[in-house]
Amino acid sequence: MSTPLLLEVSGLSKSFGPLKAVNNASFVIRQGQVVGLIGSNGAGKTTLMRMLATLEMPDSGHIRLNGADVVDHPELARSRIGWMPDYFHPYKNTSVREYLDFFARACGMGRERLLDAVDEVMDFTELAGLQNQMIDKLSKGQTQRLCLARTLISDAQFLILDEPAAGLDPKARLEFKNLVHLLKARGKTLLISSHILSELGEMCDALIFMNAGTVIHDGNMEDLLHRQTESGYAFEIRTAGDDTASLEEWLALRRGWKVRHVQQQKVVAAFVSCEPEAVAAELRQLCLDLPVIDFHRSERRLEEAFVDILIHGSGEPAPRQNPASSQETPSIPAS
Ligand SMILES: Nc1ncnc2c1ncn2[C@@H]1O[C@H](COP(=O)(O)OP(=O)(O)OP(=O)(O)O)[C@@H](O)[C@H]1O
Repeated sequence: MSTPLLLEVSGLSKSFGPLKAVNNASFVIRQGQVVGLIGSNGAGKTTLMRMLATLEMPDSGHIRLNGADVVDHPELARSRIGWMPDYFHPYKNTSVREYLDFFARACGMGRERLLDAVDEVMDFTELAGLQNQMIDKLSKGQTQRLCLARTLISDAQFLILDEPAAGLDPKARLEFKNLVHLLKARGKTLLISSHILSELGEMCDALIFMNAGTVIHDGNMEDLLHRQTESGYAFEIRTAGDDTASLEEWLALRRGWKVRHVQQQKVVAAFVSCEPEAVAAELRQLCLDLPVIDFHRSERRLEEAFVDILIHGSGEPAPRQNPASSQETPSIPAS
């Protein structure tokens, strides 16, 4: 039995003047999932997230959280959503504890619960040692942890984090990734945006790709990485010996093979067909002709998957959203 749905988005659109910032977006998020929202700058991620967080009114479409319409019941939705925006305005003369205390009161918490909640989120985000520090003196990583702490204070089940890892150094990114894993272990559902594919790939169970306002793909990571493409299955192949010359020559002479790249003693090559018999026959012949010591299906890198979907579409039988406009030049997120 599959996990219950938490969020259902259907036909969601939002324009600013003539610009369609979000165009007929549809997708679902299941309870306990960590979902990445990927797209280049200006793809519409923030606008989509702001609509989910009840901060922006959709022009059309529906958002249902636990079955309740978010536009019709914004108060209910807000009590279930933790929102972390992609900007932070530090207040002057305010300490970490005062800042979190303020947001806990804004959530309507009574005094006793408030003290516990503030201590708890400071412990979780490792800010307890900085509780008396002025917030305009925090480092970027500490500031992001404070924003996350603020988002967690109401103990909402659904967390929407807009570019939470932007500007963090590698150590702070790793710490942030660990926090995401811990939140998932606590049963939270997360939607996290980024324009950096590799960043989200490590944290997410599923990815939603956006381009020019349109959701062009949503699906789980496994499917995305193994999805068969028009160029067939890709394999990583190693042969005994110091170089890959014989293997490259074999691949060049056989019909249907295309070398994608060569790395030290390994060649990644795609065979044109995904037909099991044909693939098996090729691999048998390869092993007969050359001293193969290893071959296995290559995981598609996320960047490849993203570009492939931009060019060929998601490959799903009946897209639940409008396909990306064919006139638009696809832009590729930086990795
Ligand atoms: N309030 C607004 N008024 C007018 N245009 C807007 C407004 N908010 C967003 N836009 C435009 O809508 C488009 C989508 O913006 P949005 O911020 O949602 O993209 P994004 O994917 O979050 O980009 P980024 O990664 O740069 O944050 C952009 O062209 C942006 O300029």
